[in-house]
Amino acid sequence: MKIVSVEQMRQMDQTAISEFGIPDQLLMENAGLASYEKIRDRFDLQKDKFLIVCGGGNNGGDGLVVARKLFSNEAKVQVVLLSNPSKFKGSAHLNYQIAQQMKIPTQSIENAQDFETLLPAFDVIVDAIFGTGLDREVGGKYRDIIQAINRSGKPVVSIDIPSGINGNTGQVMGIAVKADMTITFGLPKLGNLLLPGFEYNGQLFVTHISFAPKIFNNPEVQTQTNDPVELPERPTDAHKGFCGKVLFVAGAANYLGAPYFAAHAFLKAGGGLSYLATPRQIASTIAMQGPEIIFQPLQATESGSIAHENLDFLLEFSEDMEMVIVGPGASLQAETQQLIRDLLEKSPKPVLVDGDGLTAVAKDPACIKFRQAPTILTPHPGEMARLLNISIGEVQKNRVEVLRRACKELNAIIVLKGAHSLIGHPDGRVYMNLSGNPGMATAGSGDVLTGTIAAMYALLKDPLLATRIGVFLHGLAGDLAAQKMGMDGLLAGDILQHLPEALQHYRRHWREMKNQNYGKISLV
Ligand SMILES: NC(=O)C1=CN([C@@H]2O[C@H](COP(=O)(O)OP(=O)(O)OC[C@H]3O[C@@H](n4cnc5c(N)ncnc54)[C@H](O)[C@@H]3O)[C@@H](O)[C@H]2O)[C@@H](O)CC1
Ligand SMILES: Nc1ncnc2c1ncn2[C@@H]1O[C@H](COP(=O)(O)OP(=O)(O)O)[C@@H](O)[C@H]1O
Ligand SMILES: [K+]
Repeated sequence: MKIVSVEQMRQMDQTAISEFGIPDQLLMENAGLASYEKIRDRFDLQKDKFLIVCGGGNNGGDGLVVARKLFSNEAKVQVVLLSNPSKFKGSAHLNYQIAQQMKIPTQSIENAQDFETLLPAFDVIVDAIFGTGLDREVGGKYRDIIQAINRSGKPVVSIDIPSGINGNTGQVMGIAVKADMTITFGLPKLGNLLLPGFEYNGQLFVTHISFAPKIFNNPEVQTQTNDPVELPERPTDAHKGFCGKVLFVAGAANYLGAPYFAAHAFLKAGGGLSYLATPRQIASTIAMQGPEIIFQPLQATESGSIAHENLDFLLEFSEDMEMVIVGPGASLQAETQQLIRDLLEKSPKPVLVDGDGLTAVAKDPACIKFRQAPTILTPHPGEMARLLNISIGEVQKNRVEVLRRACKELNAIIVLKGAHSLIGHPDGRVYMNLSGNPGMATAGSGDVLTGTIAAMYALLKDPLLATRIGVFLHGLAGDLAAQKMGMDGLLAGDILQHLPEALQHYRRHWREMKNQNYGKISLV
């Protein structure tokens, strides 16, 4: 499913109006009707009392439609207006007039105390305060009212987006409504799906409000959910060479976990031959954990990291490989960092750079910018900040745009890790992954992802698709592990152990997972 910015949503509304002649009023009516239907399905119209809290924009207008539908179905409703009704424009104004003429109980609220006095008499709150028009921090009485809503403990239904969440970034603009259910219109906004906004939706529903498919499938919208696709079968006569040969250049004296997790995850995700080039001194220790890995012991620096003199050997050895994975646990030793840059620059093979490899790239990005073969980078927000020389806060505040910029500047497919990881391509496409859980924020989890992407590359031979499906599978393995053992204390090894089951589950259920947006967005 496509995911839109606030500006794109406005444009789509305009297209629906100008190209298809759907009047503005009809769009608002559809929005209100879809919201009403979800409310009707969830609550008891005969018993429950509904408080509809309306702001002064079109989001408030949607709220007035909901109020009218509830009222005309004989539910008990009270509208509260937080802004002077003379400010309503267009369809919102029309719906205000209708509500007045129908004598729907309506009250203007001047301060939060009056609101708090009203609250106890109601069972359900409909939040139509701000939608995509939120353009500044929430303060004053709005802040106090949102706080009162959140404190009330009553079920809350948000219209379009929980009020206070920025539609483009998912950031909380000071305070935001914590909803139990959100009905969003046209398509999900970035703010509905980016964290922390996503958490504020409760259950998220999308209604196309009678947009033509041409509008909501618009190819110009370059952000979408990371949907699973069908994987090719393993042929009956598959041999280990068929399932891919990759080389991991990883590890240092005090980093034994990262190379193991990455090289072993490749095998656990269905890869054929996993070669690990690592300092001689640690190879046998890692081999005890992962005897299926094939070792290429390397000369080490004094501190036990990979020495620069291995460069020619690594280039030669990788000639026969489908992909070279550089960086997990490689250390920040200066000589090793230079080796990584030289290897990346000179290797004609597809490469995946992770961990300490990303630090090497950050120091001199020219080593990847002009590569002809595909480059995949898998930074977490801290590594992304280093790559672009900005702060982590700047990365997190605008993950999608920061990722887009990084992909273009670095000429690479990039995974910006973290909850709802994003996968970006230099051509501007961005995919948002919906699998995974916070239990996966654990040491070594990223190394397992690296190996999983490499295995998908061996299977799919397409760097973008491999990255997307690798991220999806890694999240799925984490979710399957968490289902069994919970999220606390989940370890990278648990994610690793669940990769085969994740693949099996994926092969059986990819279509349902796609159609149901991994259970995170329901179409109504
Ligand atoms: N044709 C359309 O554009 C449609 C829009 N729809 C609804 O319209 C909404 C967008 O409407 P609007 O653009 O009117 O914007 P909103 O209704 O989201 O809010 C804008 C109003 O809130 C005020 N405001 C913004 N930030 C504030 C803050 N921090 N403190 C106090 N006041 C603040 C603005 O001054 C303005 O009066 C969508 O979210 C959706 O609910 C739907 O009716 C479907 C069709
Ligand atoms: N809250 C979360 N929800 C879903 N996935 C997460 C969350 N936090 C972390 N992850 C995933 O776990 C992995 C952590 O990787 P990383 O930060 O590189 O850890 P490490 O370097 O220790 O391996 C990434 O794939 C990331 O997307
Ligand atoms: K809202």
